[in-house]
Amino acid sequence: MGTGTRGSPLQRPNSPRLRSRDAYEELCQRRGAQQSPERLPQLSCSYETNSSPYLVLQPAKKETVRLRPFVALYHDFISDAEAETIKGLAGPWLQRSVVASGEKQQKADYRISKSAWLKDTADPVVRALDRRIAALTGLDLRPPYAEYLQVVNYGLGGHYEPHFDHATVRELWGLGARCPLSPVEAGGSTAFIYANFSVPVVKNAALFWWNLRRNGDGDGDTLHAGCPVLAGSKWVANKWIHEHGQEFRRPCSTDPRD
Ligand SMILES: O=C(O)CCC(=O)C(=O)O
Ligand SMILES: [Fe+2]
Repeated sequence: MGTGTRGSPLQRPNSPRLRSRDAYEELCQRRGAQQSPERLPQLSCSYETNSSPYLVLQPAKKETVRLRPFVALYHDFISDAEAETIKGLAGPWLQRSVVASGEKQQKADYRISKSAWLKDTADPVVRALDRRIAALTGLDLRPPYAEYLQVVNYGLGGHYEPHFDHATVRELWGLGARCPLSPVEAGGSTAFIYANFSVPVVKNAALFWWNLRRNGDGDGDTLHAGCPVLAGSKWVANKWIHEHGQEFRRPCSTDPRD
């Protein structure tokens, strides 16, 4: 057999980033949503209007997945037609995804996908999504408060290993909204490593969480990953909203743990 790769066992990548690899792999192999038994009574489903006239006629279908860190799934957040439009708009612009590295952006083995940015002026559907997210969160999404919509396509084996969405310095990203635009046949969950749960891809639902605590610090419990896609292809749209300048829309709390 010699020294060739044939017959040699699969090697785990050897990188200092992978301290959380055991948990990541285990979480990615879990099937379906996982309940946290001690919190079960506090987890609920509800129709949300968030005092927004925009949501009165069609309230959001909110499923609270975890309280700490706060993670919620909004079901039927986007329609099939809207998802197809967004995929169509992004398609021609997809490029290998990059990660922030200091001031620069670079490709990384720990993030394998293609992505494209869509401005809200690209199409009324993108604008409508922005309006919906603004209504749900109560936050301002107009420039410079939010990033453009990032459309991401993961092929077979595509993944995003454990990371934080907020920068480690105080240039802050608030909320992550992840909206799968198509079903994935297997794999592709979003895994919360320290919080010890994963959320399977739910077509047309939006996964929301706050990356920052109410006092503006990065929430260390939000370390998360996009699990490898095992069959099919995964499309998501990401929206990151900056918290800086919106302190009065999401004020701090009297509970220092919030
Ligand atoms: O695709 C996912 O489930 C997670 C992606 C992610 O965390 C990101 O794009 O920052
Ligand atoms: Fe992320």
